[in-house]
Amino acid sequence: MNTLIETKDLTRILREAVPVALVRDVSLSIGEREFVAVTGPSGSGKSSLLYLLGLLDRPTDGTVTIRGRDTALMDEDERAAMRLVNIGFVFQFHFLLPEFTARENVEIPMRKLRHLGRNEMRQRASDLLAALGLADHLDKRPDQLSGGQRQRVAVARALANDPPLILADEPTGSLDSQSSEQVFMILEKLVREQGKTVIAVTHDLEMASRMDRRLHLIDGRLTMGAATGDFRSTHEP
Ligand SMILES: Nc1ncnc2c1ncn2[C@@H]1O[C@H](COP(=O)(O)OP(=O)(O)OP(=O)(O)O)[C@@H](O)[C@H]1O
Repeated sequence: MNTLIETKDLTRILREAVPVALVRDVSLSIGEREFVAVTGPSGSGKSSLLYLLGLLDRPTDGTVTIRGRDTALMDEDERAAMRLVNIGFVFQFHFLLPEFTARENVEIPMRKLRHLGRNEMRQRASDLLAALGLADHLDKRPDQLSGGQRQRVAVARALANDPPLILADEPTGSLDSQSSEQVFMILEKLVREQGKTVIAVTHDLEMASRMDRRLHLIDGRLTMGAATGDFRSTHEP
């Protein structure tokens, strides 16, 4: 399996009066086509780790390497370009822009990349939304959609530039069980059918057990799951 993202001794310390270690010495390697859960108690550093993997935050120490490129040496513009091409984000709360329609929200990352013409962007956004069952909702604004529909728009937006990696922070955390299952199945299909890698923070252990692999954090440290195959979530006590 080809490695997509890896970290070495990744550490993030907040320099407060009393320093707070959000993430400590995390070394891991995640391949293409992996469906990975990040679990751990509240405050264990799950979101902090995801932000570091997504280049939304810089480590105090250690490295994040994406597709063989060490991101520590990059300036902010290079990191932003790396994100735009390689990573799609889905958060617990959708963060869609309220004044834009579903289709326009999905077009925004494409506009930033500037590799498609106007009509192509429209078409691609429509196709992505249609594939997620939202063909009848293209021109609706977020407040005209249900929570599950909004989260599916957020998934379409994450896929806008066809990145190999999707990072999701409790993507089903604010949804009812039916919408939650629907969004989970969408993420699973992205891995199985489109070859994406999905790394998702979840509190839901039943959901985590259905994923390929589980990274478990306690106090910012990885307690299992550092390498592919070294821990399968079904073996968790
Ligand atoms: N900017 C900050 N200032 C101070 N403390 C912070 C900051 N960001 C995070 N923390 C603390 O760092 C720890 C790790 O936070 P993080 O959000 O990564 O945990 P988490 O596992 O995702 O938690 P949850 O499951 O509750 O979302 C927590 O104790 C949190 O309170």
